Amino acid sequence: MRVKVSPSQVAGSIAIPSSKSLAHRAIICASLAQGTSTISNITYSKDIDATIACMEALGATIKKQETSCIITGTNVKKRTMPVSMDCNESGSTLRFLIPLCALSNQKATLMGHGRLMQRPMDVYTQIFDEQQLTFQQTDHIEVCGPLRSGTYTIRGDISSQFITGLLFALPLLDQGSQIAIIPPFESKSYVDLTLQMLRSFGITIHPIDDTHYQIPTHQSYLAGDVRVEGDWSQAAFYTVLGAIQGPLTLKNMNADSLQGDKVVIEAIKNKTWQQEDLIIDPAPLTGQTIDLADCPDLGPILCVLAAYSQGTTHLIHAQRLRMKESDRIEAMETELRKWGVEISSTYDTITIVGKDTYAKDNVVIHGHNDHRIVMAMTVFGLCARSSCIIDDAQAITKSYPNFFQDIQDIGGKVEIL
Ligand SMILES: O=C(O)C1=C[C@@H](OP(=O)(O)O)[C@@H](O)[C@H](O)C1
Ligand SMILES: C=C(OP(=O)(O)O)C(=O)O
Repeated sequence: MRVKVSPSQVAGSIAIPSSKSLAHRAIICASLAQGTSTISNITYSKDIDATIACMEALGATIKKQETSCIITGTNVKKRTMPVSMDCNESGSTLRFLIPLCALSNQKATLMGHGRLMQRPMDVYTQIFDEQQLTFQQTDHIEVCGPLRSGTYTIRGDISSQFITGLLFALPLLDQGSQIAIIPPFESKSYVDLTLQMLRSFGITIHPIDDTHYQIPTHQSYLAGDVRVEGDWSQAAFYTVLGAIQGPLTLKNMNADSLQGDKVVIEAIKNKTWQQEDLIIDPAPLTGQTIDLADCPDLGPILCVLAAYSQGTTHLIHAQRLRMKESDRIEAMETELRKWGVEISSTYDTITIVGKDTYAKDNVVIHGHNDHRIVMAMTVFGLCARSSCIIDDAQAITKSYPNFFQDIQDIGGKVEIL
């Protein structure tokens, strides 16, 4: 898909899609519960569809409705047949489900597409190695359990998704376990989301301190009804767009959310809450230092904020951006330079010297098969003084299939070519 993005004055309100991270977790917990749960306010996307399909492959019954799912769970420990499932390009799906697949001694084959199989797996390869369990990775992954309880010591700076994956599976074992995180513990807020969702389904985890979790034994997931709150990672695109040239109203947001990406509102000046609506007004933007350790998915759109801010912005602790759907540091450097943005990077940092306006003829942006790069570069293009083309734009379907429609609805000039 190619789109033409033209300078636009946006205004109005947007119903922000619901949280992808929380929806993955709710679907997985409900699929592990005895009985039937309803998960409402789901925004479907390729990633969420992958998790649904995988949980069905593991034995859950899932009825998809327009914005909700009715889920009857299954006992994954009692799986007696090999299973094969496709995680598409979703890192969350793959890393969350490997430990659950390994609760049984039957083989599970997990397939992936795009860059998924190149993203780090070391934490799991090491655990399976130590427990002398099968973990074979080629263009797909094969695992075989049964995973055992114990103390899991895990590096905290590769991906929090390994910790979440273990937290789903370990409560189902016959003996208690502990997880010890080797600092720095990055993306910790995502683990907090996991604990919050586990609690909603009757599972108890005891955080001992900031880097240790104790997991009681013999637990069962209890069916429940959960409504998924708005997605702060997606709201970030509109927060930045509104701050550069709003006003915009972001509807259905939880001001008390545990989502780490909520910090995006700290990076801009003019914001007001009216109950669950957040109103963003434009205000002069200045360079700042922002730590991405706990909010890596904000990286691309914060590069856009920095490009339109006077002075220098430093994004620090950014290395994990290199291990996503694309190398997001390299991708943003390449694409922003096409517009003439002054940007440089080290392995772990990004530095941008911003200015008010950008105009250039014949800019063709490449989306790097990465939804967050496409969405960030769309916001950049809407705020520029000349049009651009974005190719590979279908990548948005990974998390937000309605993105261009929603942008058009607030006056954004986006033409599908
Ligand atoms: O647990 C989650 O829902 C996620 C954790 C983060 O990954 P890392 O922990 O690998 O940084 C984030 O980037 C990803 O989009 C979603
Ligand atoms: C990195 C992302 O997701 P995942 O890790 O689940 O593929 C993302 O949504 O930006």
